[in-house]
Amino acid sequence: MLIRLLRTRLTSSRTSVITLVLLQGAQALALLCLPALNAALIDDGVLKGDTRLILTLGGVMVAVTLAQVACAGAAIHLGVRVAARVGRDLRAAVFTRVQGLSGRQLALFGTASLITRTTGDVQQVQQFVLAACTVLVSVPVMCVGAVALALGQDVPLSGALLVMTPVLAGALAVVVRGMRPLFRRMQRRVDAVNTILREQITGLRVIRAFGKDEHERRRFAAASHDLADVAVRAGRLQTLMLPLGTTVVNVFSVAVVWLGASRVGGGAMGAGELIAFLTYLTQIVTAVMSATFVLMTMPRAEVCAERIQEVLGTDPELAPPASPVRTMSRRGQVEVRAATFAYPGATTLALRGADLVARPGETTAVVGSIGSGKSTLLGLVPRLFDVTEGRVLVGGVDVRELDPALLTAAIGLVPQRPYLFSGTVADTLRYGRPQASDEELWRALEVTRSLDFVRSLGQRVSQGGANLSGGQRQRLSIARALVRRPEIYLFDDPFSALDRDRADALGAALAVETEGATVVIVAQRVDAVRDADRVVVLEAGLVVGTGTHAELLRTCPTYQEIALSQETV
Ligand SMILES: Nc1ncnc2c1ncn2[C@@H]1O[C@H](COP(=O)(O)OP(=O)(O)OP(=O)(O)O)[C@@H](O)[C@H]1O
Repeated sequence: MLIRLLRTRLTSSRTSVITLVLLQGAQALALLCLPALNAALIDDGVLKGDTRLILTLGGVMVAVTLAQVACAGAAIHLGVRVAARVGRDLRAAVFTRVQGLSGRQLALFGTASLITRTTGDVQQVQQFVLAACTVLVSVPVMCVGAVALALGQDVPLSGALLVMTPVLAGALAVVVRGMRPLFRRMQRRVDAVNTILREQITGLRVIRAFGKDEHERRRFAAASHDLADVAVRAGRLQTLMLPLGTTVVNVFSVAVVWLGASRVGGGAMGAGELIAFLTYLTQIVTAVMSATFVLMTMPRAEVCAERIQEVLGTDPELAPPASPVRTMSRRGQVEVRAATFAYPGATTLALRGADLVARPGETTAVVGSIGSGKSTLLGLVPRLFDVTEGRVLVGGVDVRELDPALLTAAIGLVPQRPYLFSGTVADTLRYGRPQASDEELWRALEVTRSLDFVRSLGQRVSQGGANLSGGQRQRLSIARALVRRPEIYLFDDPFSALDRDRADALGAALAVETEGATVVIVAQRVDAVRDADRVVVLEAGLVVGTGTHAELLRTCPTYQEIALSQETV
């Protein structure tokens, strides 16, 4: 999975990767030249007293070393760039895919896990790429080259190297294999810690209010302990690698020196050749140990690559239209036709064949008891999710076929739980229309009666609107939709945090401001929808009445019941 992921991501850096391979190969070859030169310098220069040869070979060795250092330096520099680019591209790809996923798909992964996958997991893959770029090419060249050159020095003694290399590689491979499941568990536990942390920071007020500090501390400590536990087990295996490698190497070094010394004594090989031979052995060991460090990052990177690929391989449920329609025959009109919708995993339908028509210049209200499907009905219009059966049309076009950009541009949504992004008040208001003028912003603030608190706010909104009261958040969220000046306004219970008088005043001001546009508003109070052109009454996902306030009071028992319960009759 890791290799597959990297193959697709590395294609854009092909030239850099090829240059890197060449640089790595060159620096490995340069390193391999040195022992042979050193052997000739000792056997033919030092032992025979040939000063000229010593100076010449010494000079060549210095030049080769400089070339090797230059190649290694350039390779590292390039490796850092390639790894950073892979990290950047992966993050962008995951982010883009996450943005296209439906609410259900996001819930399946979990917010905390998606954040870990976009940051921590990508970081692990990036680290592996960096390590691989700086080591992996030179290691095979070094091993094969050193064994080949050692064979040239002394064939019988090379047998030791031929046996040692696979023994060393095999022993390390066994350890690496054992680490994989541990790292998989480790990433899952990182997710668990992040989930708890996120929940606790978001729900801090509730935790304090319910005196659950100790309970939450224990919950976090347990998750953290689980993570530490698996990290220790993975760490134990990791630490095994170094002593394992050194033991194998030391055993073979002793064997080589013992055998080599008797061959030098018997005149079968020169002292310089034995020294060269030992250098080859050291080079092989250094190469294998460097590879080991890369291999240590590999199991974790592999698990992370799998998790990243899981996100990238998830096809968005809300598929974009194959051939998007770019013209609307009935601008501003919203039609919901026999819409049925079930939340995945839910045992009951949230909507059962619901109908609604909303036209420009009219206000269509949606009322119903708690959980009757009002927000779900509204969510179908901007395609927060698609109907299970039936159709939703905006401007006379099925929303599944309409160009998503046109659909978004037509709609101004005020969600039931408004979310505001951090930034200045002006940034917040311009979120849906960056080119809005200052006058338009002031006007929206005036209409929503937000001027007073905005002045005392010091112009800044914290993440999620945390420095605002519920009512202030609602007002800014309405102002944000007004600044957008859409054809269709979708208000989901926009006054729930306001008292009756303020809600009525704001409702009247909004009616003026949204004149000519299509307005669909979910409301709790029946007297707030008195003036609506049409009221749609929902009960358990079913439309049980459509008409004006007066008509429904006469004909719709559910509406009568709601009205009675609010004592407005
Ligand atoms: N994400 C979800 N997953 C599963 N079921 C859901 C989800 N969201 C809502 N539901 C269920 O769908 C039904 C309709 O919910 P919806 O939010 O549309 O009701 P509502 O009329 O807007 O309620 P309220 O008046 O409380 O805002 C409810 O029974 C609710 O439990």
